Amino acid sequence: MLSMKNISKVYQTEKVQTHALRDFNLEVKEGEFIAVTGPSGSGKTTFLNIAGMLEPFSSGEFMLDDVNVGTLSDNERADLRNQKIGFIFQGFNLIPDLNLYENIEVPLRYRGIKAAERKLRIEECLEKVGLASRAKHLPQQLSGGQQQRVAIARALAGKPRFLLADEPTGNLDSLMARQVMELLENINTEGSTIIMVTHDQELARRAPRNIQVVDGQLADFTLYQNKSSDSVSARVEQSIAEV
Ligand SMILES: Nc1ncnc2c1ncn2[C@@H]1O[C@H](COP(=O)(O)OP(=O)(O)OP(=O)(O)O)[C@@H](O)[C@H]1O
Repeated sequence: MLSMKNISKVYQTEKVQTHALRDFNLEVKEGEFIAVTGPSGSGKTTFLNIAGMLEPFSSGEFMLDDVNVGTLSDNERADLRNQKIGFIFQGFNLIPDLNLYENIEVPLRYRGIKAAERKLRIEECLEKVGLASRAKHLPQQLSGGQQQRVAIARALAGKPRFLLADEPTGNLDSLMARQVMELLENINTEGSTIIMVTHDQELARRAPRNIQVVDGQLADFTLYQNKSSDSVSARVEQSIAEV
């Protein structure tokens, strides 16, 4: 359902050419929960941004549910992104002057969803992330973990097939990080496909599948990981230590 074949991404600045991804290949199946790890600067965010159609790729083939993304116009790509993708960022990206309800409502308005449907979705999503009683609060009145849960509710309200998360727990202490991870696991169990970039090895190990990006490519030892498989975890750790 998400397939990348030989995807490359070159950033060209005045003097420097950076190959952020080179011949990157990945197949993601419906309902997977994938943790993406790898050294700083290895191309994880670039991969996620291309998967979410936030930025173009330089060459290769990217198929999303039988749509060849490389052939789409800017508007078609934006439509597909709105239909299928939800984003969660490390910095939450909430609008400080809007309350939680309004924060979740903004992208729904943008998508032309009618008021009654918006209300239903917002209430349902706030309930799901355990913040139904806080709808009128401003983001600054919440803890970091709660703000991230609002950001997750905002992403969920769009009913995305794919939830893409870039360091969703990067600004959180370990307890809040675990709570956010549990929420993502529940959302995955309900059917959303999740791809999460993280530096947190403990959280990565909880995901059913781990992949590692090294020098813009999937590392050879990228594995299908079973939660109970300690030997696989040990190999991943060893590989990371060697990078
Ligand atoms: N807009 C840009 N212009 C030029 N180079 C860029 C740009 N964005 C990323 N890069 C370069 O592409 C490479 C991959 O960056 P990317 O942000 O994808 O890495 P990352 O694995 O997410 O890193 P980190 O873990 O530190 O966030 C890096 O060398 C980076 O400097």
